[in-house]
Amino acid sequence: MTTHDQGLVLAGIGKDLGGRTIVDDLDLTVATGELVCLLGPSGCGKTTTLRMIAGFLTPDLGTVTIDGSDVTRVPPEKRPTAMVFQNYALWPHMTVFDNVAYALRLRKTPKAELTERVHEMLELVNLMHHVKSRPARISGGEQQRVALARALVQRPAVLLLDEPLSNLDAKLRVRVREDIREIQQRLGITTVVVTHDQDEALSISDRVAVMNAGRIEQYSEPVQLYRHPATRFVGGFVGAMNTFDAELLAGIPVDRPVPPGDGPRTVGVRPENVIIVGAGETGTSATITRTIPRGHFTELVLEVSGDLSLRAFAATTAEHAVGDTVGLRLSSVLIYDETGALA
Ligand SMILES: Nc1ncnc2c1ncn2[C@@H]1O[C@H](COP(=O)(O)OP(=O)(O)OP(=O)(O)O)[C@@H](O)[C@H]1O
Repeated sequence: MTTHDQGLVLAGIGKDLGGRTIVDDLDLTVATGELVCLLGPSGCGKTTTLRMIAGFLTPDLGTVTIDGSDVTRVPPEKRPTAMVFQNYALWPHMTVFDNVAYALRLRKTPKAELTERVHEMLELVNLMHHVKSRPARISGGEQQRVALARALVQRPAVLLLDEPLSNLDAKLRVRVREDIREIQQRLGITTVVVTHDQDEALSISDRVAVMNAGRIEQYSEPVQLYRHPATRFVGGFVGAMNTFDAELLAGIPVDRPVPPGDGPRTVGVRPENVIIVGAGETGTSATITRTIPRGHFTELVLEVSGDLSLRAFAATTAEHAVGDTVGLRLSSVLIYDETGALA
């Protein structure tokens, strides 16, 4: 990758707050036009990182570079960034038009240009019919789109979104995230989204940076992240994962042997990779202790031994019942060493 297609570069940034290290020597490169999600549990430092990109916080260590310029000490209003906040932060007394026009007015944009740019953005987010409405009169999803238009009208080099969908109900969330992705791709705008929702991160990102305790544990494309989680933490955080002590594998057929080495090993296997076969077909049998209908599939809890119970996903047509005995084998198993890294 050459320097000029690196839209945003965080190099060794660190931040202490309240006497604790919140972001710890973090590196991240987001290519121009790429959408990257910062994904991680509550308190891992996602928002703090986003605020350092926006300039609301200054890193104690490291640099923030946008399109080749070091902006580490540039105040937010002078950075080529625009932020969409979790609560949208719209001005309730202003119309949709005036909310979107606000930053352009501050910059004394000529009236004709201002009107054209605001209308262009409201058309992009499909809200021209609400140009004169006040925020209280429009739905949460529409308010979100106003906030997006207000950020995009500034033509930022980097668009920042902090948990943009968390105030929407589940159905709307899926629709709005697809809208955001569509608009982002159409404009080709470099974008960083903070989320704790793995489903959201996997479905809209070019790459996902999984954060844990102020650091990035893995930075990968969604499919890679799901199939090859580099650490036990990532495997457990992104998607469902059975994890258990490797000693308990004894006798269960797997597609990959446990690599020899010192120290205890942990096995990770996704529920869809717990393959159910007829009783007695493999050396191992298990008893179904629960069946949980999940719509297009059924989740099964299988008791393999007193110390090992596994979750599996089975087709709804397979008609498993509690108390049934089945055979099983495991595929695509992941083996982690005692540090939590892939062995
Ligand atoms: N100004 C501050 N002073 C002291 N501690 C702070 C300050 N701001 C944030 N923190 C702490 O830093 C940690 C990380 O906060 P941050 O908001 O970056 O996390 P997050 O990953 O975005 O989590 P969430 O999803 O809960 O917002 C939290 O434990 C938080 O309490």
